[in-house]
Order: sequence, then structure tokens, then C-alpha cells
Amino acid sequence: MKIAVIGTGYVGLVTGVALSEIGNRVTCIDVDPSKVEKLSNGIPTIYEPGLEELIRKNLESGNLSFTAKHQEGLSDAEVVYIAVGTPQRPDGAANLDYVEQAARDIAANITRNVIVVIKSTVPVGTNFHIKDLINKNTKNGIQIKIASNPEFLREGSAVKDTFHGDRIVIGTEDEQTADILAELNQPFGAPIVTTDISSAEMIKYSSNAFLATKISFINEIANLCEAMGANVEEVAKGMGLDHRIGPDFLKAGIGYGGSCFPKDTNALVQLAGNANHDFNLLKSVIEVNNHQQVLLLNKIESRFGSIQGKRVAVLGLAFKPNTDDLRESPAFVMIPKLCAMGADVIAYDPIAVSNAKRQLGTDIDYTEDLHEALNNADFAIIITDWPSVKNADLAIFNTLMKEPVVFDGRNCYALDKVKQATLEYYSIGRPDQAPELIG
Ligand SMILES: NC(=O)c1ccc[n+]([C@@H]2O[C@H](COP(=O)([O-])OP(=O)(O)OC[C@H]3O[C@@H](n4cnc5c(N)ncnc54)[C@H](O)[C@@H]3O)[C@@H](O)[C@H]2O)c1
Ligand SMILES: O=c1ccn([C@@H]2O[C@H](COP(=O)(O)OP(=O)(O)O[C@H]3O[C@H](CO)[C@@H](O)[C@H](O)[C@H]3O)[C@@H](O)[C@H]2O)c(=O)[nH]1
Repeated sequence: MKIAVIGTGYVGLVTGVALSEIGNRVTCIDVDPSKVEKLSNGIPTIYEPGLEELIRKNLESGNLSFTAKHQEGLSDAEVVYIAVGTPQRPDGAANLDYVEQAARDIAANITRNVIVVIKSTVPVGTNFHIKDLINKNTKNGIQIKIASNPEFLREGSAVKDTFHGDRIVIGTEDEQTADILAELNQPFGAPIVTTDISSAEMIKYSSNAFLATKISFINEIANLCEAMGANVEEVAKGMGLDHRIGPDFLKAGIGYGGSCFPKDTNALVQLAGNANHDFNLLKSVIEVNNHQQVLLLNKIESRFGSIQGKRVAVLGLAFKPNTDDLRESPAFVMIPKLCAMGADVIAYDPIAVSNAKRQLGTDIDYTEDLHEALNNADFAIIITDWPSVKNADLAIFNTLMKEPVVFDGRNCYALDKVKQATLEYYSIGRPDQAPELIG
């Protein structure tokens, strides 16, 4: 099929590349010419394992191309995907400006009846609104079909998630469109759920809200474990073996971040409010997460009192490993607070440093070298469970730091290893390993 994908962020790029890999002719369109130039030369604009090889392979086969001109991609497309951003507005609601602009771009450039598939995460009702917007603005009586096909990929494992997904959700108004899209998606091998459009839109928000709820729940249990002398990892293991609960997304830590959970939970609260429903449970999930992101500061304050002038190694800037995405990373909550408390911060990340410099500025030091970060530090804070941090020889904390004091927001290390390495160690929901406790 001839397919156009509007937007080459995480979702647009991975969608376009995947659809070309299964044999379609795909043109990916982005308003940012610098992205288009890089991608046309086979250079990925995001860090995503396995993506570069697929981009190059499909550029070479001629199945994949990139353009900044809407007309080039849209004029002969049979199916058009919208995969532009839906960021958070100040009131928490989803900002639909980019989706609406993409709709106008479609209306101005299509030359035949097409199926427009919305991949972006959009509030319930948006698909119908976009369909109307396009149909009102097309020329020559062209009428489009609309479909909701929400995306469930995770950053850092986007390629794997696309080719080994748990399900593909397709919401349509009619069976014929559902059949065409089911056939298009069949090579991905995942179970296909065909449903109505509003339910498809809701499946996306509810899935993210439920996963965020699991995380905030286990974080609250972690905080109780600390107060009561239990170990949250043992608790999560014991809970997760129950198939009704499941072991995933029960990892306690410094709270969830990223481009989706924070904005999508806020958007669902707003959406519920618009329907006169007060979504108290989800409001609490968000509140617990906001609190969780700064909990380690309490431990730091009770350990040190003032941290004025102390050298702090912040280990990890990305919101999770295997991505250079910094959106809503807990590091961006923690670092400004540490700076305000007078700390001298050096931030380590293996791939996100140049992105971070653009956003956080140069008031702090940056390094891609873990050893350099720890060198002469008064204490370290682990924000991202990068393999380089998780698999580090714990002896380096003792040999490089002034004192081996570690605040671990990701529970990277087994407590017996920490004890052996004689670290002073504070983690989440597990007994502290302070010197007087080590004995
Ligand atoms: N990032 C993820 O992991 C993820 C996963 C699932 C769903 N989603 C959802 O998918 C959507 C896209 O997310 P993202 O992270 O890929 O977004 P992004 O903001 O990283 O990328 C969007 C891209 O669209 C381009 N763009 C904007 N308007 C355009 C237009 N009119 N024509 C052509 N290009 C245009 C921008 O230049 C940008 O490159 C969002 O709704 C998000 O919630 C994201
Ligand atoms: O047990 C866990 C699991 C995750 N996290 C944190 O939760 C956040 C999100 O992680 P993850 O879900 O792996 O990454 P995303 O790439 O944000 O993916 C989520 O958001 C996407 C965008 O909507 C969806 O497509 C995915 O299905 C959904 O998992 C990160 O900060 C993680 O550190 C935890 O704290 N504990």
C-alpha cells in the first residue's frame, strides 16, 4: 500500500519504518527539515536500539522516504497516519494544535479518498472532530474515513514492541475500514482488537493510567515498607506471582516520568472532569508520583543537613535507560532543587548529555564517564537504572568518592552486595544501609 506518515517523532518514525519493513511504500513527512535531511541520509534522530539498521535497509530498498513537503507524501497516499505530538496544556488537557494542523495539511493535499489513521494519543471524541475538519476542507468532494489506532510502544524498546506487541487496537466506524487496516497490520503478528472509535481512544488512556496506577501503588507500598521494616522488592515478588496481579510495573523507585504517563494521566483527569466525573483515584496516582520524585531529598537532608558546596554525582538524566529522551525525567525535578540547596552538581548520562545541556544549561557539570562523575563526590544519587550503573563494580564508589554515600532512586543493587562493598546506601522501600546499621 502507499502510505504517508505525518510526524517523525518516536511514534511516526517507528511506525513509518515498520510499515515499510513489512512491504509498504511509505513516505514520512515532518515540518522540521533538519530531521528530514538526517533521516534521508539514514541517520536516526532518536536513540532507539535496532532502528538505524531498519531505516537504512528500507531507504535502500526504496520502500521508505522522508520529505518536508506534505504534497509529496500525501498526493498519492491510500492511507495517512497522523503521529504528531499531543503535549500537555497548562491546565493538563491535551493540546490538539498539531493534530489539527496535520488535518488541514491532509485536506489541502490529498487527491483521492483515503483512510486517515490517528496514532497520536488523543482524547475521546478527537477522531470525529478531525474527520469533520478534514472533510470540511477537502477539495473536489473527497471524503475520508477515520480510524483510531493508538500506539503502545515503549521508548528504548520501540522496535521490539512494534514487531512483538501484545495487541493492535483498531477503532473504526465501519467494517470495511476495519478489514483494510487489520490486513495491513496482520504481518506484525499481534492479536488485533477491532472496536469502535471512542473505545479505541479510551483504551490508550486507560492503559497508561492503569500502568501509572500500578507504579504509584507500589511506590506507596515502598514508603510503607520503609516505615514498617519490610522490603518492597520481596513484597512485589510475592504479589507479582499472583497471575491476577502480574509481576510487571511493580518496580518501586523515584516515580514515573517520560513523554506519556505524566501527560496522559493529567489529560484523562481533565477529560473525566469535562464529563463531570471527578477521577479521584487517578488524581491520587499523580499526587503520589509528584511526591515520590522528591522523597530522596528528605533522606539527603536528614543525612547531611546542609548540602551547600557538596559535590553531588547525579547518575542518569534520561527518564529511563536506552533512550536520550528527557521529557518529564525525575532528574529535571531533582537537579534544580539540588542546585537551589547550594550543591555542586555533576550529571552523568551515557547518551543524553547533549540533549540535557540544551535544556538544563551549563550551570552544572556533565560527563559521559561514570568514573569522572563519582570522582571526589560527597554523595551520589541514582536517577536512571542505566546498565553501566546497574552493572558497575561497587568498589568504584569507595575508591573514587570522598565517602561512599549513595541514594539510589532505582534500587539498582542487592543489599548483600552493598553490605559487602561497605557503602552507605539509601534506596526505596528497603532497609537503609547506614554505617550504624551496617555495624
Ligand atoms: N513517545 C512515545 O513513546 C509514545 C508512545 C505511544 C504514543 N505516543 C503518542 O504519539 C504521539 C507522538 O508522540 P512522539 O513522542 O512521537 O512526538 P514528538 O513530539 O516527538 O514528534 C512529533 C513530530 O511531528 C512533527 N510535526 C508536528 N506537526 C506536524 C505537521 N503538521 N506535519 C508534519 N510534521 C509535524 C514534529 O516536527 C515532530 O518531529 C503523541 O500523541 C504521544 O502521546 C508517544
Ligand atoms: O515498574 C516500573 C515500570 C516503569 N517505571 C517508570 O515508568 C516510566 C515509564 O516507563 P515505560 O512505560 O517503560 O516507558 P514509556 O516509553 O514512557 O512507555 C509508556 O508510555 C508509552 C506512551 O504512551 C506507551 O506507549 C507505553 O505502552 C507505556 O509503557 C519510566 O520513568 C520508568 O522508570 C517505574 O518506575 N516502575
